[in-house]
Amino acid sequence: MSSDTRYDVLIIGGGPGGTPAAMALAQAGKHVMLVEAGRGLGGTCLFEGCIPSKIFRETAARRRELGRAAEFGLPGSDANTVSVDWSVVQTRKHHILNSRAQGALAKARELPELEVVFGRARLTGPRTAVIEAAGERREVGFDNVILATGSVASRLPIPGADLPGVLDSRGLIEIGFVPRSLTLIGGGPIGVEMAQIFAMLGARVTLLEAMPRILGPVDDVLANLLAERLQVDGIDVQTGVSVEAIEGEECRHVVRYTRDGKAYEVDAQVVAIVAGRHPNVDGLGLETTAVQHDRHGIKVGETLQTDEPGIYATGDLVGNPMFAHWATAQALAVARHLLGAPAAYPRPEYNSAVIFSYPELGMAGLTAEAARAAGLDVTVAEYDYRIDARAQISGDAFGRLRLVYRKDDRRVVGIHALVEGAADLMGEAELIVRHGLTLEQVAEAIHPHPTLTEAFGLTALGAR
Ligand SMILES: Cc1cc2nc3c(=O)[nH]c(=O)nc-3n(C[C@H](O)[C@H](O)[C@H](O)COP(=O)(O)OP(=O)(O)OC[C@H]3O[C@@H](n4cnc5c(N)ncnc54)[C@H](O)[C@@H]3O)c2cc1C
Ligand SMILES: NC(=O)c1ccc[n+]([C@@H]2O[C@H](COP(=O)([O-])OP(=O)(O)OC[C@H]3O[C@@H](n4cnc5c(N)ncnc54)[C@H](O)[C@@H]3O)[C@@H](O)[C@H]2O)c1
Repeated sequence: MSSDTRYDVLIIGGGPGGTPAAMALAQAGKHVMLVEAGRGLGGTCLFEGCIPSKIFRETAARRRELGRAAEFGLPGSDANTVSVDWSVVQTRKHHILNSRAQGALAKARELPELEVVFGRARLTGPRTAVIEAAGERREVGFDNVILATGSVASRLPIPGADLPGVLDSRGLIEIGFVPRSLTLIGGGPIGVEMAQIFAMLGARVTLLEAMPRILGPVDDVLANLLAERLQVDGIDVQTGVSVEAIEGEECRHVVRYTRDGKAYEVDAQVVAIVAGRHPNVDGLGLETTAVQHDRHGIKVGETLQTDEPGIYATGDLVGNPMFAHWATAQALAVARHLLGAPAAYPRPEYNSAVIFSYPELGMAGLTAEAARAAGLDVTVAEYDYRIDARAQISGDAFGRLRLVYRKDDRRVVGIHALVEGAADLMGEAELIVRHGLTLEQVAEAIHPHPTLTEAFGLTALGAR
């Protein structure tokens, strides 16, 4: 194989789990090929996940704020009179997505050792792959490969799930109008975020969740508080349901479900199934290698190497947790490992994440439940944002902060915050948990007034 078809590292997938590894490796002088099958670098996160959903949320939250203007001494607006020009929202989304994708590509192209190919890659053995790009077929060889092909929305095995008008999250991101009514099947992060976005935009929304509560692995107190908030905001949240069938046509769908043996139905203009995602292994050619996988993801060891030496996997393809920052942390760790440098692999016990609900729900480290399951003797210190100066000023005095700490040495092992603005608290929260700070150390830190971060100090100070 000639040097122009031989690479130190092949990376399949240009999302958060692939591109950062390609950049880091090429920057360090490795000869790298990055193959991306979609319309640009950025993956699900950029084109149909994190970024577009938060662009929608921005419009929804601003509409909500306009409706509350009178509370702030600015009479004359009412959310119901603020119409939504959805084409402007979609155009704004396209501009942001395109500019981010172009920015990423321009940065990649500055690296002479990095070749970016827009096409589809398939392994043909442990050290070879074919790339189909622009009608051409290329065979390449490599020393190592990073698989980062992400995840795809899971369908449900129920009648009607494949009806043409039944959407998944990608369909919601591409939707050309604000539906009058929307039924979401699945009360995970996607279901909750989309429910609130479309409710704030004026839709009548029903959220159907199979489990006894929404947002399964999240702090239970905060998840329940958020569920109450959803109900107060007019979203019909139904938990513990079994969805039996979807019927209907383009603009009217009926979802039939049961709970406790009783049958119910709900109708809506649009139905979306947002009931989880599974690893995207189809067509990757894994059968030509020793790589093992199941429905949860590709099997990897501590260094994210698969059962086939030289083949690594990162991001959603490896399974839960599925977050963009987690995928990137894994990508950078594998890159460092391949460069022979010490690698910090992300660890669940101090992962941070934010659900962009309203208010935002941020988490870092372990819930009390998870800490106890891991054998830690923990307790929780709480703070109610109703008494918080910053939250009162911004008109969002609702929510709770929960610090989970060990009883023996008072080290904080988890921080969970439900408050509008929580997203921007989670960097500090992650540092506190990662470095095992004690309540006393958190209390000592001087937090500026009036800000939402003060709650960290006040809660730590007040803990028994
Ligand atoms: C609606 C929604 C909202 C979300 N919001 C957030 C959020 O706010 N914060 C957050 O942290 N996470 C969020 N996520 C999750 C986040 O998008 C994923 O965790 C993240 O994108 C995973 O990165 P990845 O690189 O593993 O996979 P992806 O981003 O899925 O990238 C995989 C890439 O591989 C490419 N590919 C697939 N097969 C091939 C092939 N054979 N050859 C070449 N290329 C291929 C795909 O085109 C894709 O671009 C959200 C997800 C969704 C669906
Ligand atoms: N802000 C963020 O970071 C963010 C936002 C969106 C998505 N994501 C990530 O994307 C991934 C996918 O999100 P998701 O919300 O689709 O998945 P999820 O797996 O987190 O949640 C799916 C929910 O659907 C429910 N469900 C499953 N089958 C059902 C059925 N038949 N009927 C009713 N409910 C059913 C599950 O019990 C669960 O609560 C997650 O791993 C998440 O971490 C992250």
